Amino acid sequence: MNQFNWDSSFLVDFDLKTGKSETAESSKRTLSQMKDMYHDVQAAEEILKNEDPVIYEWHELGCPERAGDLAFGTTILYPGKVGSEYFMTKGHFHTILETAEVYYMLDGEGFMVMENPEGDTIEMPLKKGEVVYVPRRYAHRTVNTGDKPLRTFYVFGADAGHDYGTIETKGYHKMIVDEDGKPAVVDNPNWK
Ligand SMILES: O=P(O)(O)OC[C@H]1O[C@](O)(CO)[C@@H](O)[C@@H]1O
Ligand SMILES: [Fe+2]
Repeated sequence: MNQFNWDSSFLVDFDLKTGKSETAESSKRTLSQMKDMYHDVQAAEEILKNEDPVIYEWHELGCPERAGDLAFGTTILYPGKVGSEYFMTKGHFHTILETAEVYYMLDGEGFMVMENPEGDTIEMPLKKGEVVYVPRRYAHRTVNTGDKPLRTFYVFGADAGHDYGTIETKGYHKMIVDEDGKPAVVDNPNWK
């Protein structure tokens, strides 16, 4: 695990082009760890017959989950599709719901797909050089609709916590799928 002293100051390197760090370790999410998040589970299982691709990896620096600290790092979401659905992060609510998050797009293109507990949704197109603000109370998921990695730098309140359970049970309200070669926002038929 990364050893940074969060009660002092420290420097950490992130390559501005790749989002990768030489000093910080990265966590990875492969398809087998999130296949049921995709609408077309059969397509996921088809891919898994031959490989278990890394869908994304992220650098988190082991920030203690303390009020007032800021957790930050980079996420690299690779290009690809499961059936017609683009590669995406699992997505989560913050356990402390009223915690916002900021993502700076280092490279690539895609969407930030957000929804609140009332089912209101925001699908924000993302491209290099933009900062997207994820408001309090909104679950958030990044989706890569391009043909190269979507690289982001993120910051959020360190005590936020990650609630995956709600999304794993209810599903996500909207999906981003390829329709005739272009990204389209569609309702998830399984969303409850
Ligand atoms: O937790 P998820 O939705 O799998 O996303 C991976 C990581 O990306 C972040 O949302 C930052 O982009 C982290 O907070 C999170 O752990
Ligand atoms: Fe988050």
